[in-house]
Amino acid sequence: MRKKVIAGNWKMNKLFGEAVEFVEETKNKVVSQDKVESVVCAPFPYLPTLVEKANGTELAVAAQNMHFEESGAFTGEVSPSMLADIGVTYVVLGHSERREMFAETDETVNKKAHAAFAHNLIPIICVGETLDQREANETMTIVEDQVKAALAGLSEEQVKASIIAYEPIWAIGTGKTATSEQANEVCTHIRKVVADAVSATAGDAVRIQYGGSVKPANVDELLSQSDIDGALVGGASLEADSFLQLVEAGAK
Ligand SMILES: O=C(CO)COP(=O)(O)O
Repeated sequence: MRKKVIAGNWKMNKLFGEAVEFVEETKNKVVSQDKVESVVCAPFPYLPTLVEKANGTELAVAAQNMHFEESGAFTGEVSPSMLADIGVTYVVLGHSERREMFAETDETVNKKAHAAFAHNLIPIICVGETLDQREANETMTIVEDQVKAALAGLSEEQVKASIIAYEPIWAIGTGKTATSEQANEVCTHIRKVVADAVSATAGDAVRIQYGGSVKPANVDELLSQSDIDGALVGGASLEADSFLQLVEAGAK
């Protein structure tokens, strides 16, 4: 059985005190990592403090992005070695907001995935279609291309350790959740793409999250689907209570 992963993506929200308060409030309440992985994806300036606060607990801390290079003249960027050095363990890659607003491409996402594994960071690789693409019946090919490009050149072991987040762009922050059937249909397709491109074992092992207006009221239904192994949650992850409810759902 694949272990579920509940990740709260705070995006560009919370001031420092609020971030610390959230971690203090949740770190001893999240369910054991044997049952579900609980992750908060926080803004860069808070990461060292949050990692320190969460140290020795069941809560993991992730970055929301990184550069693929080790170091150098990349003003404003953060490297994978910097994240690993301060104890970050997961990193979100290729979120649609970064693809749309910050020129992230399939190629950079792939470079970042390789860089993540070089530093023992677990990548949460985001894929998903726009509303226009869905209406044009292009969802499966768009997502397939994104998945294949992101995973290109990774070893079977690395693919097995990867997390893919299927986030239909039209469902992000809109209150419009994909139905659990719509979400599962795409997650099943992603698993098949991984199985065909890498191996049946990798397809079976890779964890696939759904993201897009997930909240305590709809999470059970989504997580009950055969190929959905967790959730990447924006808005509903900002409050400690709501995040804890999502984690509880992941442990059921
Ligand atoms: O983009 C998301 C998580 O990465 C989803 O955001 P919402 O849960 O706010 O729709």
